[in-house]
Amino acid sequence: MKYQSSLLQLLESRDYIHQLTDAEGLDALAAKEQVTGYVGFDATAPSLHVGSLVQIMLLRRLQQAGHRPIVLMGGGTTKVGDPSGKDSSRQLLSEEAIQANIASIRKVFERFLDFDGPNGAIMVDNDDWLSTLSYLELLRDVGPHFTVNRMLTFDSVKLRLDREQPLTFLEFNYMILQAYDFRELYQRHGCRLQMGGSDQWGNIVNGIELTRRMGGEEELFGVTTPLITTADGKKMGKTAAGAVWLNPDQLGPYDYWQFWRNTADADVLKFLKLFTDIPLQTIGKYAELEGQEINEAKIALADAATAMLHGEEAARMANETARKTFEQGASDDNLPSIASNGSISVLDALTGLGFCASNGEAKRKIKEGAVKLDGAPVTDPQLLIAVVGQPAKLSLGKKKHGLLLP
Ligand SMILES: Nc1ncnc2c1ncn2[C@@H]1O[C@H](COP(=O)(O)OP(=O)(O)OP(=O)(O)O)[C@@H](O)[C@H]1O
Ligand SMILES: N[C@@H](Cc1ccc(O)cc1)C(=O)O
Repeated sequence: MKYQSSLLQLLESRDYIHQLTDAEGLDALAAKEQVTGYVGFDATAPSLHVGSLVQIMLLRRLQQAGHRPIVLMGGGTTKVGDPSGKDSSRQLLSEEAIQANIASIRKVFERFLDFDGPNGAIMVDNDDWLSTLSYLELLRDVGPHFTVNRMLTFDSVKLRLDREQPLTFLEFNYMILQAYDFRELYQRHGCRLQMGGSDQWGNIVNGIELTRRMGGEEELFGVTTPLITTADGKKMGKTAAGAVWLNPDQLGPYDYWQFWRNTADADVLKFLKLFTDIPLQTIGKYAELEGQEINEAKIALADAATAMLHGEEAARMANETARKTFEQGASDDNLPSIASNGSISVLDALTGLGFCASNGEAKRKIKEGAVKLDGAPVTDPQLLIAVVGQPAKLSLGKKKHGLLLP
C-alpha cells in the first residue's frame, strides 16, 4: 500500500511494520493531525535491552515524524507479569525492586526522545491508575466486555493451554490491565496509537476493543514490529543468555560497540534501518558492498548505534580501541576489565568479564583452545593467573579481549 502520511512512510521504509490494525485509517489520521502514541515497558529488570530498543526507536520515529510519544512504565503491570511469548510465569518482584528497576530504566529514554517542545515525549507509570482500582468496580466496569471464550483464543493464553503449561489466574488478567491502560491513555492524553513487539498484538487489540465497547467515540490503532532474534532464532530479550543491556553499568560502550560490529552479514542492512538515523540512501550504498567490505557497514552501524546510546565520544573511543586491538594487536585501557587483587583464576576471569555465562562454558572454551593470555594459549582450566605490576590481557576467540588489573 502507498502511504500518504510521513509516519507510515517512515515506518514502512525502515521495516518496522509487522502488523497494523487499520492501515488506511491510521494513514489518514497521521496525515491529518498530530497523533499521540505509546509503548509500554515492564520493569522486570534494571535495564532494557536491544530487543526493547526496537520499540524505543519506534517512539523516536513517531517523534521524528512530528507526533507525540508516550513512554509507559509498567509499574502496575509488572506486579502481574505478561504471559505473552513466555513459557512459564515470571518471577514476582517486590514493590521496592520494581521501583528500583523503573528508576534505573527511565534514564535511557532521554537519549532517544526529546521531552520538550510541541511534540515533547511524556512518561507515565500505570501504577498511578492500576494500583487504586477496586476489584469489584473493575469487574463490573470492564469484565462484561471480555468473554473468556475470546480470551482463550489469544496466543498468550492459547499457547500455554495447548502445551499444557500452567497459566496462573494472575497472568490471565494481564491482557485486561494492558487493555485498560490504552483506554486510560486515550482519556488522559488523547492517545490513539499503541505500538509494541509482535508478541503484544493480542494485548493491543484488546485495548482497542475495550475502548470502543466502553463508549470511546474515536478509533484507536495498533502497530507491531517484527521481533529481533539471535543468530539461533530465539527472541532477543533479557531472559536469553548474554542479553545486550542498554544501561552502561550493565554493558559498557566498548562491548555495546562490539555487539553491533559482530552483526551477522544478513542482518546489517536491517539493523542500520532500525537502529540508526543513517539516511536510506546511504544504507542503499552499503547494500552494494561485498565480502570483506561489509565490515565497513558493520563499523558504521556500531559507530552510529553506540553514539546514539552512549554519546559521540564513547563511540569514537570504542571504535579506536577496537581498531587498535584488532588491527595492531595492541592492548588498551578502554577494554573491559576486572580487578584481580594480585591473582585470579582463569575461570573467574572469563565469567567475571562476561565472556562466558558459566564455569562449564569457560572450561569448554579453554579445551577448544579459544582462550589466550597475553597472546599465549591457555590449556589448564585450573590456571591461577598472577597479575603483578601491569595488567594482563585475556582473550576469547578473535573478538573478545579484556584486561585483568593488578
Ligand atoms: N527481540 C525483540 N524484538 C522486538 N521487540 C521486542 C523484543 N524483545 C522485546 N520486545 C518488545 O519490547 C517491549 C518491551 O518488552 P519487555 O522488556 O517488557 O519484555 P521482554 O524483554 O520481552 O521480556 P523477556 O526478555 O524477559 O522475554 C515489548 O513491546 C516487546 O514486544
Ligand atoms: N506487556 C508489555 C508491557 C506493557 C505494559 C503495559 C502497557 O499498557 C503496555 C505494554 C510487555 O511485556 O512488553
